[in-house]
Amino acid sequence: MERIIAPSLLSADFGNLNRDIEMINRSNADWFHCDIMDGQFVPNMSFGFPIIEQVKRMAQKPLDVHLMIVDPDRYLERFKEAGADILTVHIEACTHLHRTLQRIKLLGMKAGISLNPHTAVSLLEDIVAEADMVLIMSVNPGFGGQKFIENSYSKISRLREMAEKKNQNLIIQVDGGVDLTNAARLYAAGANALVAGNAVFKASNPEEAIAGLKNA
Ligand SMILES: O=C(CO)[C@H](O)[C@H](O)COP(=O)(O)O
Repeated sequence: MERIIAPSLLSADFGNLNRDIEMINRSNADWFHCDIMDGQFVPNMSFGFPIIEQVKRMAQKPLDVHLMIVDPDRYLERFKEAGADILTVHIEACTHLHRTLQRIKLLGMKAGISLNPHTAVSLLEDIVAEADMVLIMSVNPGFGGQKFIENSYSKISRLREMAEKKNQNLIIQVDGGVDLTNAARLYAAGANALVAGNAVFKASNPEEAIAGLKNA
């Protein structure tokens, strides 16, 4: 499957955002990963629509928007207007996940489901066919720069097995503590999309770091 690298703007330098966006445009990254946090679903707040709109104006690649917010149904249209191309909601935040995915797709975006580290992959059995992507959180969401949770490898393998039967085009994305030390093993487990914040933006050469993750 095609490998997708999505640098997480949470670790970008917001004082030099245009510079960091241009770096991603030049690099062989595939998507811009935008983390939206509301201070309720996760114990942190990040950024909102004005930043997404600014990224959209400059970005030459799709915007992959990860909603870490309660009741995401309230904002699906608004994220589409702001420029999201892929919209991911948390299984733990949705009462009617099937309906939410349908609405995201009707709005013309790819629909993703994210799982917190404690959430079992088996809960996806009856919904995985409706998703374009599943995002396995390999840290507890809320902050960049955390340590990768080892149990994530087995979750990815189990999900890839499920996808072989139910949704062969499923993109399996991993987010949290992803770097050059674990990227190859993540691909081997069945992931094909990696999100990386610190491993890209804190690297001495971010473009090289992106290439390294892609070819790990
Ligand atoms: O969703 C996130 C945090 O909730 C971030 O995308 C993720 O943590 C990326 O940061 P790093 O690669 O530094 O761990």
